[in-house]
Amino acid sequence: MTPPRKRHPAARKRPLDGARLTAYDVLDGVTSRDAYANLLLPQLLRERFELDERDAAFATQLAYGTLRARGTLDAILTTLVSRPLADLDPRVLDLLRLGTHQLIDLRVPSHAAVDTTVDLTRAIVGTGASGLVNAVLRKVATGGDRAAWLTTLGGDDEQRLALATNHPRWIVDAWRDALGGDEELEPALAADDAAPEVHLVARRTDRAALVEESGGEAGPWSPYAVRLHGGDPGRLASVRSGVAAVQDEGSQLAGLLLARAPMEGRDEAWLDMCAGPGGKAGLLAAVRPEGVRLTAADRAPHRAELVRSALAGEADVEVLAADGREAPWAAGSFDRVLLDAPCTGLGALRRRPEVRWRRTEADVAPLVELQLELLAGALASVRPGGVVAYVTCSPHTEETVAVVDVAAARDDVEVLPVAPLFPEVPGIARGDYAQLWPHRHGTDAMFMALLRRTR
Ligand SMILES: C[S@@+](CC[C@H](N)C(=O)[O-])C[C@H]1O[C@@H](n2cnc3c(N)ncnc32)[C@H](O)[C@@H]1O
Repeated sequence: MTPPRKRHPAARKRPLDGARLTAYDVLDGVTSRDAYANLLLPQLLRERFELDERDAAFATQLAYGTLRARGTLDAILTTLVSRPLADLDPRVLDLLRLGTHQLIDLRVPSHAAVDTTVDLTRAIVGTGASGLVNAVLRKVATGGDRAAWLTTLGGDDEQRLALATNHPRWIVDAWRDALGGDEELEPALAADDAAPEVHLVARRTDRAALVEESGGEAGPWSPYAVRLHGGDPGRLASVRSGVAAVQDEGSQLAGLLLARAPMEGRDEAWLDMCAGPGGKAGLLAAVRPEGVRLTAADRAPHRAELVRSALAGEADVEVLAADGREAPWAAGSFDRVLLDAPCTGLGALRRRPEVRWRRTEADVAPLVELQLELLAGALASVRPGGVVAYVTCSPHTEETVAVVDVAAARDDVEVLPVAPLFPEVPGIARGDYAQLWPHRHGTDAMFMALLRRTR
């Protein structure tokens, strides 16, 4: 039986543009309920049968593009709306952003961008608001495309770069600092703003077979990676059965770091201390030598459940809901410990378009405190001679180099250089630590460090 067609309540009176309405609903979910666009959008696309493939692609482009460009869109709107934007009805502000994005970034004819947004406003907010939206969007159209608007907005070089690449200024500063200067800053931020390819990891299947099945190509760095140029990975039999999974190639290298670390003596107990949802644990389970027992922990019980599903079918694994700072296991129990620490996620912004505007500089300090405590917990969990891999999906110096430097200063800890363990990957050394970059490696900006407990 065909399932009943669901229509948006606002579309009942007269037909609205389905792609634009869906994009608006994503913006509204992000604004009003702190939703994650990468979860909400696929859910809406599954529910709305009336959208064909082209509509779905347009809805995705509109929603993600508008979320990423929020800083630039708001800078433009601030010059055209007489009130502070924060005083507008949040629905009206999202509609203005949606219309402005189409006018400055997409080749949507002005009348189509304006008229469809005015229609949406009338249906969602009411006729009163549609006059304002109409007037403001006409002025946006008169101002030209993004390049013209950036000239109009002016500002210093830093401001121009932030607006051109859709990043808040504090993130531009953090990336410059991590890159060690301005030389690669613009390409790095541009790559961070581009829609990423989907990467697969061949966990319990042959990579060549996964290349064949998916139509993708072998990733350049991880021997388990396949890069897709399109298509829905959820449709692949290998992904559905769990022998393969979606995982950024940089995350794969971070997992492989633990496995590749040189080791003397016993090597039979591995710990993934912050394992949820289980991406790296899944890879570690697949690449560990025979006889190694993998323990995977996460503080959040629901995240530990996700790890359990990721490890379903694997023998010799244990999943715990446990806080790495108050570990239930005995000190020195493990030979290798992966600490994939909770972080700002500034290196994975390309996958989560709204996160760059949700995060603030004030988030960094409490995370650093947690990272320092977790790293101390990881070092307590490893035996003398054992190794700890410290990993973040952020290049921010405070959460990376600065955290590891504190541990490295201890007299029972030595730093093991990471780059020599990945001779096939150029340009990753960040001192003795390593840093991946989207513009250099086509991966998320993962940070990796390796420490050994000497006694
Ligand atoms: C970056 S994510 C880990 C991603 C995971 N390694 C993967 O590859 O799928 C960080 C995880 O740390 C967990 N976490 C945060 N604080 C923790 C703590 N004190 N002890 C253990 N886990 C914690 C979070 O719940 C989150 O799942």
